[in-house]
Amino acid sequence: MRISIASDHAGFEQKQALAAYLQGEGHEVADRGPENDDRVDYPDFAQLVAQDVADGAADYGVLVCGTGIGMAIAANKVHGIRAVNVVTPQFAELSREHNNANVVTVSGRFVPLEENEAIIDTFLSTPFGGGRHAGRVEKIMALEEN
Ligand SMILES: O=C(CO)[C@H](O)[C@H](O)[C@H](O)COP(=O)(O)O
Repeated sequence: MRISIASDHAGFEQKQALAAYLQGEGHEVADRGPENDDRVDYPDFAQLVAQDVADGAADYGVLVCGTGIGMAIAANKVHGIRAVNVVTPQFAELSREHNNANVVTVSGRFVPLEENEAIIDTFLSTPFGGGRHAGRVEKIMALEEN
């Protein structure tokens, strides 16, 4: 899969590790920065990854900040994005199966790397369930048109 990944300073260390991990799993990874752990503003990097997904340049986005919360809020401002802040593999699975999420945001400060690897693996390997969920996701996306 084509994965666009970024972080802020708080997520930098895990972003580096997660990008290498995903590459090792055979994914095509676009690292959208930052290049070091100097203090930056997470909306700038959320926008880069969300735009990659919205444009179709990436299949999915991965964003890492201190909590993952700010990244999700920012990414969801981009048209076509359904970003979820996830702290367990089960929620990663449900965010794909029920919500057809296309960006996952994780915490670099409060969730260990191994858990975030499991979260992202689950996110990337779970298909959208469709069925009764399809109309609900369509209604979410219709909110963007209002
Ligand atoms: O989600 C976040 C903000 O809502 C992130 O945790 C940021 O990484 C965090 O705000 C950065 O905080 P800092 O005090 O500037 O390191």
